[in-house]
Amino acid sequence: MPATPTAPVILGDEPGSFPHSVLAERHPAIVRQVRDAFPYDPTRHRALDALLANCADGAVEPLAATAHDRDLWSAWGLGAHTGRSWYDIPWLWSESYFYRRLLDAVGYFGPGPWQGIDPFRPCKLAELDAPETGEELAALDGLADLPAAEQARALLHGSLWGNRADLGFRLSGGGAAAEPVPALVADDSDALWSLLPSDGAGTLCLIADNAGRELVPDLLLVAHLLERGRVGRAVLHVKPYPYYVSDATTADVVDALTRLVRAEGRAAGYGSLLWSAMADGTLTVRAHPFSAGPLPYADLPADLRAELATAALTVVKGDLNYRRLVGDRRWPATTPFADVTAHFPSPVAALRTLKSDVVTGLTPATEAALDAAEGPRWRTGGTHALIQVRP
Ligand SMILES: O=P(O)(O)OC[C@@]1(O)O[C@H](CO)[C@@H](O)[C@@H]1O
Repeated sequence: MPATPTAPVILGDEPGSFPHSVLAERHPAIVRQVRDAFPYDPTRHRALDALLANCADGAVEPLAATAHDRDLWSAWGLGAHTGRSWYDIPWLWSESYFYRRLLDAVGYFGPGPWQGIDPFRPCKLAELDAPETGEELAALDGLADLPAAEQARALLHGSLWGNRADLGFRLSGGGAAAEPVPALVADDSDALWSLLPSDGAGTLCLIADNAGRELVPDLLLVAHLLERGRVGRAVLHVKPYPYYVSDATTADVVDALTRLVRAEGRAAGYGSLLWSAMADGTLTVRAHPFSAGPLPYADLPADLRAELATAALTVVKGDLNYRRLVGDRRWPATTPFADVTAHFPSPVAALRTLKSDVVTGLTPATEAALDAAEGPRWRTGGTHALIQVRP
C-alpha cells in the first residue's frame, strides 16, 4: 500500500449506478419538491423550470457575472466544468453545484423578497416538531441513572444513528429500512474516547451534517461532553447556506436549541447549557464557505486547516462529509482509513451511516459478510453505520 493511496474519482456517468440515479432522479425530484413548498412568483417558477430542464440532461452553466461567490467557484473549478455534462465531472462537484444553482433559482442570494429564505426549512421544522423528536428527547431522562461511560456511549450512538434521518435520502430512499445486521461495520469508539485529553481542556470540533433529527442528538452529545468536563470547548461547523436538502445552517442550530430549551427534563437542561455556552464562547458556531464547497477535505483552505489543527478531536458527521474526508473515490473497502485521512489536520473520527458507495477501513471478513448477505445494497441503504478514528 503506497503512503498516499489513490483510486478513480467517482463520476455520475454510469446508468444504473447510485451517483447516476442521484443526478437523473433525485435532483429533479428535489426541484419539484422545492417548487411546491413555497408560493413562489413567476420569475422563481421560470428559474426552477430552467434548472429542472438543465440538471438532468444539460450541461453545467456558469454563475452570473454578478454572483457574490463567482471567484470562489472559479477557484473550485467552475471554469473547467462549465459546458460539460453534469454526469461527466466529479459527482461530488456536480451535487454541490446543483444545490448552489437551486439557491439561485429560488432567489436565495437576492436581492429580492426571497433572499435568505431556506427552501428546505419547512421539512426541517417538521422534523423538529415530529412526535419522534419528542420521544427521543424524553428518552434522555432514562439515561440519568446509567454509569457515565454508558451514557456517553448512548449519546454517541444517538448522534451516529441520527445520521439516518436525512431528508434528501428519504426523497429517493423511501425511509430507513429494517434494523441492520451487523449494524456497525467498524467501531473505533474506544479510540475516540481516548483522544479526549484527561484534563478536560481539549477542543472538540464537530463538522455537522443534517439539521433536525441529526443535529439534535449532535448537540446533546456536545452538551454532555461539556457538562462532564470531557472537553473544554466545542466548535460546531455548519453550512453557510442550505445544502443537500437537510444540512444544518446557523438558523437550524438556533431552531434546534430553541426546541431543546422548550423541552422538558434533561433535554431542557442540555438546551440551557448550550445556550449559555454559546453566550460565553465555550460553544462556537462556524459557517466557513468551504463547508458547502465541492471539494474533498484534502483541499482544505489554509485558514480552516489551521483552525481544525487546534482540535483535540474533530468529529465528522454523515455520508457526504465522509466522502469529502476520505475522497469521493472508488476505494477498495479495505483501504486503511488512516491512510486516506492522513491529510486531515487533527485527530479525526467519522460517524456515518452508509448512504453512498464510498467506504474504507473494513476488514476483508466484514466486506465479504456484507456482500454475501446483501449484495451491494449495504453500501447505500442507510442501514449500516461506522465509527472510524484516525488518531
Ligand atoms: O451526508 P448525509 O446527509 O449523511 O447523506 C447525504 C446523501 O443522502 O446524499 C448523497 C447523495 O446525494 C449521499 O452521499 C448520501 O446518501
